[in-house]
This record gives sequence, C-alpha cells and structure tokens, in this order.
Amino acid sequence: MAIEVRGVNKSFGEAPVLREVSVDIASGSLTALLGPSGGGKSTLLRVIAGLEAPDAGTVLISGRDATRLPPQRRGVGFVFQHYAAFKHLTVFDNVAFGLKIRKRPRDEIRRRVGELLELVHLDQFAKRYPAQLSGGQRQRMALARALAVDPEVLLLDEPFGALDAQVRKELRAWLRRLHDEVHVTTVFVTHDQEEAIEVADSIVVLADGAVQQVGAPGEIYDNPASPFVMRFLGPVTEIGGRLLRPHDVEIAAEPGPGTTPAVVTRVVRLGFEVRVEFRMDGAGEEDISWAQLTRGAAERLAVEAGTEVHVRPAAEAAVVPAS
Ligand SMILES: Nc1ncnc2c1ncn2[C@@H]1O[C@H](COP(=O)(O)OP(=O)(O)OP(=O)(O)O)[C@@H](O)[C@H]1O
Repeated sequence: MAIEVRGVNKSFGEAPVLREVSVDIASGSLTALLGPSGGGKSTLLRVIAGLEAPDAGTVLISGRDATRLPPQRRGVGFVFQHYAAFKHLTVFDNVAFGLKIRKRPRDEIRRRVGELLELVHLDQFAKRYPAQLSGGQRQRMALARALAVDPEVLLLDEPFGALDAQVRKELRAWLRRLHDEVHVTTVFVTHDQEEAIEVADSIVVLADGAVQQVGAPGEIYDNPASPFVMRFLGPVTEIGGRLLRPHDVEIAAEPGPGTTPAVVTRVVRLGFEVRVEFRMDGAGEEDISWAQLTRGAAERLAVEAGTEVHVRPAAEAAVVPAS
C-alpha cells in the first residue's frame, strides 16, 4: 500500500469534517476521492499531504508513519485547482524550481526538466512565461513541476476544475495516459462522477466526512452500497420502492413475469437515446419513473404518451432499496 489512512478524525471548531476515515491506496494506482461539495475530500487530501494535522488517526506513506512529518518530508507532490505559478519565471524555471532548491547539478536539472516538458507536451514552450500559456497548459506545467522532484505520491485537488469542459476532457485523457507512463501513485479530488469513472482505477466515495464506498469504477457503478452512492454515480429511477439505473428498466407491450402495469406520460428523443417516462399503476400524479432505451428498442416498442405498458427491472439489474 502506498498510502494507508487509519481512523482519521478532523474537526474545525465544533464541526466534524472527517469521521473515522480509513482508506488504503494501492501503490501505483490512480485513485479518485469523489463526493459532494463539503464532504471532506480536500481536507482528506490535505491531511495526506501534511497541510492539515488530524485530531486522531494515522497516515502511513510507503509504510512509514507520516502523521507528524511536515509536507516537504513526505515525498508528495501536489497541484491545486488554482495553481500559483511563479509569474516572473519561465516555464523551464518553474518546473526546475524544486530541483534548484534541492541543489541538484545543472546538467541533471536541464535533462530532467527537458524530459518532463516532453512528457507533458510543453517542450515547445520552455522559454515562455506562465501568462503566455492557456489554462490547460498551465495545469500541465503544474503537474510537471510536481513530478520534478520524483514524488512517491502525487496529490491533485480538482486540478482541472477551473477549466472549460472541452479542455477538461482533454486533460482527463491526458492524465490517464501520463499515469500509464509514469505509474506514480496518484490521488485526485473531484466532485464529477464522470471524471472519476473515466480516469480512476479506484474510487473512494466520501460524503459527510465518512467513506461511503471504495472500489473500481465498474464495481461501484454496478453494485452501489447505498441509495446515496447509487444516486451519486449516475442516473437512477424508482420502481416499486427500488432504485435502479434507467437502462435497467425493461418495458414490454404485454404483461410478463414480475411486470407491473404503467402508463407512458412522455417520450423524449435525445439522439441515440430515448427516454420513456411513465407512471406506475397506483402511483401518485407526480410520481414519474423513466427508462432509457436505444432508439431501435423504442421504435420496436412504438410507445407514445398514453400507451399502456408493462415494466420490470432487467434480470441482471443492480437494485437498491430506495430508502
Ligand atoms: N480551514 C477550515 N476551517 C473551517 N472549516 C473548514 C476549513 N476547511 C474546510 N472546512 C469545512 O470542512 C468541510 C469540508 O470541506 P472540504 O473542503 O474538505 O470539502 P470538499 O469535499 O473538498 O468540498 P469541495 O468539493 O466544495 O471542495 C466544509 O464544511 C468546510 O466548510
């Protein structure tokens, strides 16, 4: 294990922000801390970095008790959402900064910074100043700088949070590829479930200061531990007191084993996907469930508002009691 967090508690004043948090982060993994705003993600990252001291509990990094070590002695590199570059230094010198402080020989610095700039695709920009870079390029520079001192662990707090959607998507894919090349144990904070699912090997869902579930993206999506996790990871709908994914709802024209009658209230065509909204037999006026169908399936079924249908969860559906 690269990082072991054991029984960490942290309060600010009266308010508990982390409650008995224990997490194992495997060496070489790319882990997302995912959860709603205020759930404690940044605080946990800061406790791992040594920027915040826990009230109780321990943090082990590479098997060593780091709980009382200052940040600079933990072997971690970090990048924050609003990355503060040294404006008066070139890209090269920004990346070289940590190596210079550590008084590495000049030749080594030149070689290492050259390699890193190539890795983050900024080799053309070495002589520019941060103000002459785009937001995405600045974040890549920040990552190169964090990697310069060979950290055992890389900690990223919403590193792409301030960027527009398109750049954010590009950087996600790029971070994934970078990690496949460099294999440094990486933990990143995000409140975006799609980002976590797309990029991470492992997701830690954190809400209300407590770990809700830990697992590979597919595991968490398919086998959520609670209604909260299920709702947080993707769209859900409710049928007969059970939560399930809308693509796991089966709709048929005729009744069958385990089906319940329902009336279609609306059909929304969203390109490839068709969203069929319906009201279950006996449900209240506002109580609308929905199914996500492919366009082909919807055409075969030929439903429109007012059609009577029969619905049930698919045999392989992940289902969680709604409350
Ligand atoms: N230094 C501090 N002093 C007092 N309260 C704090 C401090 N830092 C964080 N908090 C509080 O702790 C709680 C958790 O904050 P934290 O930043 O860890 O959450 P988060 O999950 O990262 O949220 P976000 O996604 O909004 O950044 C919040 O209620 C926040 O207001």
